[in-house]
Amino acid sequence: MSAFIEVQGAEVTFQTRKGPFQALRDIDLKIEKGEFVTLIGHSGCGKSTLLNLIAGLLAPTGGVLICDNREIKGPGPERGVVFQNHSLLPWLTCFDNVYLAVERVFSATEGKPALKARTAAALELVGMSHATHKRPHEISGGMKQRVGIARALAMEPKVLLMDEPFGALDALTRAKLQDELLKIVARTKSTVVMVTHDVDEAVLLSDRIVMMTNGPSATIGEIHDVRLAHPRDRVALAEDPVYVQARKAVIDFLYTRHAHVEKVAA
Ligand SMILES: Nc1ncnc2c1ncn2[C@@H]1O[C@H](COP(=O)(O)OP(=O)(O)OP(=O)(O)O)[C@@H](O)[C@H]1O
Repeated sequence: MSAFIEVQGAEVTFQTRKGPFQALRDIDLKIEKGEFVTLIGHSGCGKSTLLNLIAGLLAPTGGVLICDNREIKGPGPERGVVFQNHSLLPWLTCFDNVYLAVERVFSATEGKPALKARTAAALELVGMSHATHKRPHEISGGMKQRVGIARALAMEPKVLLMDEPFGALDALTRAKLQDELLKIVARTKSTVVMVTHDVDEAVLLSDRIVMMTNGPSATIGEIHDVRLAHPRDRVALAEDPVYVQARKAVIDFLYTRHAHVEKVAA
């Protein structure tokens, strides 16, 4: 049986003013339905590029990507995307930001009351019902990020693609949203692919951690299986030998075997 998402020999070469730049090469990855996979690697290695390929926002210059037995040829409602900097429309309320996405996916088959109910349920899921009528500038960064997640979830995507969704948040808000995300994913059984820089975030959330080598011509260096049962409790996990071992494996990969050497101008 084929995997839910399959990346087969993907390559990305950008045409730049200085000539071709190969960002990714030989990317082979299979993701099963319901899996939570994180992509980790040093800055500029190509994590977002790989996520954008799966999102269909970027076409590979070589290889093939498949989602649910169909070749990925562009963005699709079965793949919801959440970016680091929430991309809410500033002139719309939280409700209308989510409603717009819901309308796009379901208006052909459902009437207004059903669309409104979906929108309200998505805001409730992320604990944002209280901000229904507020505009983005009236709520905090963490709240905006929740609304962005609600908007993606409301479209009932089979796959949730997240590019450092908590990167811009303070540590406490981040921890809270990570815990909420775990609960939501347990309920919705979504397949998640998430880019992160944070080793603890990767170990806490993932079933598998995809570790990428440094660019240019980055590829997948290793994949670590996180053999920890769900639900996960961050406090109990801190001393769990499986957690400690997973953390060590990622740190060893990133900082010993694939340390990032900054190029300093002479
Ligand atoms: N449109 C583009 N044109 C040319 N080069 C690009 C383009 N997009 C990305 N790159 C280059 O491709 C490489 C990978 O970029 P990407 O943004 O995927 O890395 P990343 O791992 O997500 O980085 P970060 O962790 O800093 O966000 C980088 O060297 C980047 O400069």
